[in-house]
Parts: sequence; C-alpha cells; structure tokens
Amino acid sequence: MASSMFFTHCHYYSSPSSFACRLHRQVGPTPLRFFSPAPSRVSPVAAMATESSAKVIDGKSVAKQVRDEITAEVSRMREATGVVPGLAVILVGDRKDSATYVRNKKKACESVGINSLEANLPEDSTEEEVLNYISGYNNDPSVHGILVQLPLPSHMNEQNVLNAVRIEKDVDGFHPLNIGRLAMRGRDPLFVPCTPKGCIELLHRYSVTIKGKRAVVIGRSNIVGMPAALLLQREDATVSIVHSRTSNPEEITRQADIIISAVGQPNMVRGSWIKPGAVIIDVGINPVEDPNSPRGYKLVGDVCFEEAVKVASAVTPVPGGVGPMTIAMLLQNTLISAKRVHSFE
Ligand SMILES: NC(=O)C1=CN([C@@H]2O[C@H](COP(=O)(O)OP(=O)(O)OC[C@H]3O[C@@H](n4cnc5c(N)ncnc54)[C@H](OP(=O)(O)O)[C@@H]3O)[C@@H](O)[C@H]2O)C=CC1
Ligand SMILES: Nc1nc(=O)c2c([nH]1)NC[C@@H]1CN(c3ccc(C(=O)N[C@@H](CCC(=O)O)C(=O)O)cc3)C=[N+]21
Repeated sequence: MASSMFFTHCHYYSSPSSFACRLHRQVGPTPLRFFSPAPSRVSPVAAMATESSAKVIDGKSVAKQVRDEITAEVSRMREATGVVPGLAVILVGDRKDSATYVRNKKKACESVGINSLEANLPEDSTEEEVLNYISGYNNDPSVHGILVQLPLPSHMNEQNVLNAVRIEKDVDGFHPLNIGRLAMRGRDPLFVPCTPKGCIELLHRYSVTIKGKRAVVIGRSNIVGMPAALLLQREDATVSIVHSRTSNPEEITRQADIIISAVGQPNMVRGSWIKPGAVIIDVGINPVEDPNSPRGYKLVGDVCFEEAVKVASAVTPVPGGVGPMTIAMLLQNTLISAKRVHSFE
C-alpha cells in the first residue's frame, strides 16, 4: 500500500491543459470520512464519448443502494430466523488510517443492522495473540465474518494470520483457498474479495458489457489487482495485467475497453493512455498535498480524472468511486456468510 511521503511526476505525457495531473506531493496515511446518503438511480453509460462527456460512475450512490438492499435482507433474515449477521474486525497497532477504516466499517455495519465486534490489539502484540483472537472468532457462532485489517505490523507473518481465518468466515476473500477457487474454472470461492467485487458490481450496475471486451488491470497485488483480473476473466473479458516491470504500459492500456487501475500512484494514467470510449474504474486512493483543502491534503486516484473524462465513456471518481463499494461488498459478504451457515435463502 503506497503511503510514504514522496513527489510524483508524470513522466509519460503532458500538455499545458493538464497541469493538474503533472505534479503532486503524496502525503502519509489519511483518515477516512463516511458518506451521507445519495440519490440511488443510475443509468447505462453512453456508447461513445465526445469531448468532456464521460459519465461519472457514482460509487457513493450505488453503495447506498447496495446498503439499502442489505438492510432489507438483514431484517428479513432476523424476522424469519432470529439470527443477526455478525462481523468481527481485528485491528493491530495504531495506524491512523487503519483505525479510521475500521471505524467506518463499524458504522456501516450499524447502518444495515449487522452486529460488529472489534478487537484492538497493541502494535507490539505477538502473532500468537492475533491467532488466538482469530481462533476465538472462528469458534463463535455469532460471528459470520472475520476481517484482519491490513497491513499488519512488520513483525507478523501476514500469510500465517490470513491462513488462520476459517474459509467459511473469510469475508475479505483473502484465504488462499478462496483465491485458488476464484482462479479455477468450474470452481467457486466462498467469498470474492471486496474491492474487486465492488469494481465488477459498478460495471454491472452501469450496464457495462464485460464479455468479449479487452480489459487491462494495472497492478497485481493479492488484495486488488490479481483478484480483479481473475474476476474480469471469469466475466469473459480478455485480460492483460500491467505491473511495475511492464514495458510500455501506456500502449497496452490504450487497447483496453475496460481499465481497472490499482497502483497507488497519483494520476499515473493520463488521457493518452485511454482508448476513446473506454470505461475506467480507478481503485487508487492517494493522498496528495493540497494547500486549498482545510485538511492540507486531498485524495486522488491513479487516473488523471480531468483528462480521463475527456476521453473515456465512464469513469469512477476518487473519492466517491470504488472506496464506498468496498465497504458495501464487505457487508454483502457478511450477509452471504450468515445466510449460508443458516441455510436461509
Ligand atoms: N478503493 C478501495 O477500496 C481500495 C483502494 N486501495 C488503493 O489501491 C491502490 C493499490 O493498492 P494495493 O493493490 O494494495 O497496492 P500494492 O502496493 O500492494 O500494489 C500495487 C501494484 O501496482 C504496481 N505498480 C506500482 N507502480 C507501478 C507503475 N509505475 N506502473 C505499473 N504498475 C505499478 C505494483 O507492481 P509490482 O507487482 O510489480 O510491484 C503492484 O502490483 C492504493 O492506492 C490503495 O490505497 C487499496 C485497497 C482498497
Ligand atoms: N483486510 C483488509 N480489507 C480491506 O478491504 C482493506 C484493508 N484490509 N486495508 C486497507 C484497504 C483500503 N480499503 C478501503 C476501504 C474503503 C475506502 C473508502 O471508503 N474510501 C473513500 C474515501 C473517503 C475519504 O477519506 O474522504 C472513497 O474512496 O470515497 C478506502 C479504502 C480497504 N482495505
């Protein structure tokens, strides 16, 4: 996860009209706010883009719609079975950004009627202590989902910790068995990772055809890029993956009908990288210095939004794009888990 302080120049492309995308100072981990309700209707994207015509994909509004659907299902389940879905979140250490994410997840749970439990462990906890918490939640029937907030402190082995979560409660979808099943034809994971799932959900809800299209995923992390590429492939797209060792990423990206970018580099994807009419899902959340903002920074994506809207047919903003969908998908996975274990349809 990109988080340290550094300058980012765009080396690939520049034009006088795109100064906004040329230079940013990226700042350290930032807190998250949670959003207030937004209108819930969305319509299909235009087939072709003209100058400045891209549709802005409203993740905040779609996430609200998804949360409303979950609220209704949670109460239907509670009334029929008496069971309330429960999510346990384990936070180790005191990273400010992680604490804010966890607080937002908790608020989101409350907003849909899901029970939330939280374990806050100190930075210097041992791996064994974390494993003990996981084991407790694994055996607790009121807990249907377990999320270990990442990143973990560096003295812990992330693989050991993630492997310890029972796959039936792995609502993040990070367990190797879930990822393995996601990668295999004819197999299904119990849970799909929340951020990539949120990206696909946005494409579906905006009636973007994926089948037969060329998709490029920029980034190949275990939590976003790689599962996003697997999901697009499962949806019958033809997928290329661009990473830090890719030569000529611009040329490859320009072939895409659908771009999912999960890199952590502010404004890396410029207008010249985008095929006219492409649909862009920008996962990147990059804090950059902004003297005009009261906080002293603002969040930008991996994609230069000002340029992208002129070329693409649809694009997600940052903030208000994928971020809110990630949390909505976490709630959805927790509901799916509770329904599955109680055979409630
Ligand atoms: N909206 C949301 O809900 C979420 C947003 N995020 C955001 O998404 C971004 C990515 O997160 P995450 O996947 O965890 O990050 P990682 O740092 O784990 O992975 C970044 C990926 O980008 C690739 N990359 C880095 N630099 C370049 C470059 N110059 N050109 C091409 N590829 C490059 C890396 O390649 P290589 O593999 O070769 O090193 C790596 O695969 C971050 O901004 C993060 O904050 C993350 C999670 C959820
Ligand atoms: N086990 C685990 N699972 C995760 O899913 C996970 C994680 N660890 N570690 C950190 C990343 C990051 N992540 C985000 C979730 C929501 C927003 C989000 O809601 N963003 C708002 C920003 C709002 C603001 O701060 O202004 C938006 O984009 O609109 C962002 C990022 C989940 N992650």
